[in-house]
Order: sequence, then structure tokens, then C-alpha cells
Amino acid sequence: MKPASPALLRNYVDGEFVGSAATFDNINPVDGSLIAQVCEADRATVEAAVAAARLALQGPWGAMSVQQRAAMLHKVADGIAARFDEFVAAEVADTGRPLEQARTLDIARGIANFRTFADLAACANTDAFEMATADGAGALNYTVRKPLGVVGIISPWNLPLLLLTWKVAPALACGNAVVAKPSEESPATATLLAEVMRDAGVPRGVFNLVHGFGADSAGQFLTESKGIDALTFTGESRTGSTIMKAVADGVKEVSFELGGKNAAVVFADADFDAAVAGVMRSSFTNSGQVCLCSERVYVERPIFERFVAAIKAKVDALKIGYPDEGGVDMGPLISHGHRDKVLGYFRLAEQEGATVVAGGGVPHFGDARDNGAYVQPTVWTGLPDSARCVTEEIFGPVCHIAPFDAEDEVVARVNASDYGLACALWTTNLSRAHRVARRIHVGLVWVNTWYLRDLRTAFGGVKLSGLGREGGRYSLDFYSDVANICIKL
Ligand SMILES: O=C(O)C(=O)/C=C/C=C/O
Repeated sequence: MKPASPALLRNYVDGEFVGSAATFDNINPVDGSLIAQVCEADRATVEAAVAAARLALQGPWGAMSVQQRAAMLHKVADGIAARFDEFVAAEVADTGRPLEQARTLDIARGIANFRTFADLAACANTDAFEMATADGAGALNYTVRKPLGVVGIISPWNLPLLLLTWKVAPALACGNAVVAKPSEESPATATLLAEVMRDAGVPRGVFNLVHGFGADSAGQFLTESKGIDALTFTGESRTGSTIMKAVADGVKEVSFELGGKNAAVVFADADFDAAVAGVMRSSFTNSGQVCLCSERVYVERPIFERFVAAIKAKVDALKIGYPDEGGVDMGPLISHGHRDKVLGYFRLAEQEGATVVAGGGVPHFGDARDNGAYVQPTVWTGLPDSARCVTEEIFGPVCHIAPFDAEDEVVARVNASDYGLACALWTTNLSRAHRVARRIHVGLVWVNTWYLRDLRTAFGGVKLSGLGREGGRYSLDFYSDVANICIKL
């Protein structure tokens, strides 16, 4: 029987799904099969989306109260929930991730992001100051939040719906209109989101979706558009730098959540089993394709050998497989191209003199998965801190474990990085936990846990890991223009 013709994922502009002359393949990384054809937005389509967003601000959307916008965003959340299994299936097909992760993390957080920012925006207060004046009558200062206008959003493939909605939700809650460009690797849930937006009654032009690549494609066209007022991007640091240059002439506001080479630090007084389980999560969740993952692990010397052995045993026992396999721990990487990059680091590590404690290659399944983008979860020891595999972001299921002897030493080694996004500390010494957490030069520190998220908190990194903070009121501050009004009494 002729296989069903692949779906066609289209752009969503001014409330309509629109095609394009050029399309590109959407591939399932589990077995390399074709999922869909995706319409690549050209510059004219991107500009039409930007113009539609601008127009939307003058329409019913621009006249809505924050309470009305919040109600609309709850309807969007309801719409995702109503099509939950469709979103799960689409995310799994695009990424190959375990079904359970898509259900409990990716799609669940897509819903939570809309609900959280609807409520935060509706309840947000602003400042007011009573001011004494020479004439004794006084003055009143108060601030108001106004939408930025048209916000460009470029979101990554590693947590597709989670990270797209992490930006769309607050941007809309603050009254902006958006043009979103999801990664070419993960277009499916973004396209479903456009359907949900339409069905929830979000006015035309408020949410626009353009598919394509970065350079010389929709990502670049969006960045270069004179019609955007701000741009928010999650992805690689060097792309962030390119975007910054592109928007510099227009002095556009940017918010960047970029790369990382995050450390986990395990002190000898840690709860050993909890630390082993925690480092397994922080190194291998989502096949290591989370900007917060630990690719550097430092273990206090007295427990180093025991810790490495425990990690090896856990890694060797990881179940790598189909997304819907019972008990599967890890799926493939996002694409064959990314797999080649990660395998390049596996080879480099051996050239740099690493001891390969576990993994280091490609699993053999003897079935369709051998056409997928799988790699073995991998553990190294024995490299110097200066090794490229210990300094460069690999973004795969891999970590290097090194011993340390003193607190000051490990703090200096962790901070000796061009990145500064996240760190996980494992210790039962309370004063050490607070002391060391403050000394690590990153935006996010977890103690005796990892990737435990309160959406009201500041999220972002320092150095090459990013610019600005999103989350809670930080998102409201980025996605709003704050104006001060002073009234003479
Ligand atoms: O959990 C979040 O809100 C978030 O932003 C995660 C980012 C992960 C990036 O790889």
C-alpha cells in the first residue's frame, strides 16, 4: 500500500495557513523516516507576518485589558490540553524522546507556561511613589507597563514546545504580537500551537509562525526585519552573537538564553545515592540535549573512584530505545547532523587522552533504529580541564568526571569557563551549600537537585550563556516597556 503522503506543515500568517515555493524535509530521528514536508518561509512571507503582527496591535488585541488577555491565554492552555495526545505524538515524532518525558515535561510545561504568565500578568503590580516637593504640595510617580509591540521569537529544537511557549506566553500576556520561528528540526508542535491559537479565538496577526532555517532563511529574515521591536532567542552562543550584530543598528531589545558547559559538584559529604541519581539525570536527560545538562562533573577525591564506578553501572544499565518502549531512558539525538557533531567529540576525547569509562560509540539495534541518530551514553575521566571536550559544549549524552581536593579549587575550576548558565551542587553541609552556591558564576544553581523549576524565578545565564533573565516578573519586565508618569499635586 502506498505510504500516506507526508503531511505538509505550513506557515501561519495573519490568521491563515500559507504555503511556500520551497519546502524541506522533517525527519524522524528514531529511524530516519520522513514525517512531513515543511513550507520554508521566504523573506516576503516573514515581512508579511511582521506586518500582520503590527496591524494586530491596532485591532481588538490592542484594546484588550490584561485580564482579557489572560483569559485568552487560559483558553490557549485549554486548547493544548484538549489535544494533549496529538501534541505528545508530534513532539515525539520530531525528537524521538521518550513518550513519558514528552507527556510529563514538554507538553505539560507548554500548558503551564500559558497559565503561569496569564496569571502573573493579570496580578502584576507596578511602582508608585509619593514625592515631597519644595512647594509642599508634593507629586506622585507611578509606572505603567506597555507592550513592546512586535516581538520576534526564535526557539530551539531541544525542548520545542516548552521553549517556544516559554517566550510566546509572556510576550502575549504583556500585550505584544509575535512572529515565531521554531527550529527546522522541530516544526510540528509549533504548527499545532498555531491551530490552537486560531481555535481559541486569538485575533488574527497576534500569533504568526514562519518555518525555516537560520542563515539566509526565515531566522535571518526575522532578525533583520525593520518591523520587529525586540527579539528573544534560545540556542547556540555564536548564533546569539550573530543575531546581536543584526539588530544592533536598530538598537532592538534582545533576550538570549544560550549555551552552557555546566558543572555538577559532588562533595564527599553528599548523599551518595542521591548524587549518583542526580548526576545521571543532569547528564543524560533528553539525551543530554538540555542547555542545563552537566557535561563536567567534579567529585571530591575520597569518593571519586566509588562515584565513577556507580555512574558506570547506571550508564551501562540505561535503556536506549523507541520512544514508546516501556522503561526507555533515552532516545536518539535530534538529527544525524547533530549525531555526527557528538561523535566527533567522542573521537576527539580519545585523541585528547580520555579514559572511556562507558559508551563512546553508536548502539547497534539490528532494526530500523540503526537508521536513526542514536549514540551511546558516554562517560570520560582522565582529561585535563583545558581539554576541548571539557571546555566546549557538546550537547549530547556525555560527561567528564574529575576529582578535586578542596572547595576553593573546585570553585575556581567550575568558574574557569566561557559559559555561566547552571550548576548542580551535592552536599549535606548547609553552610557550604549556601557559601559555594553564591561563589559559582552562573545564573542558576541547584543544590541536591537539578532542573527543579519554579516559573516565577529568574532564568538565564552569564558570559557566553546569555543576556537578560526570563521567568516570573523578569519576563514581564523584558516583554514590556515600563514608563514612569510623574504628576504634580
Ligand atoms: O525550564 C525552562 O523554563 C527552561 O527555560 C529550560 C531551558 C532549557 C534549555 O535547554
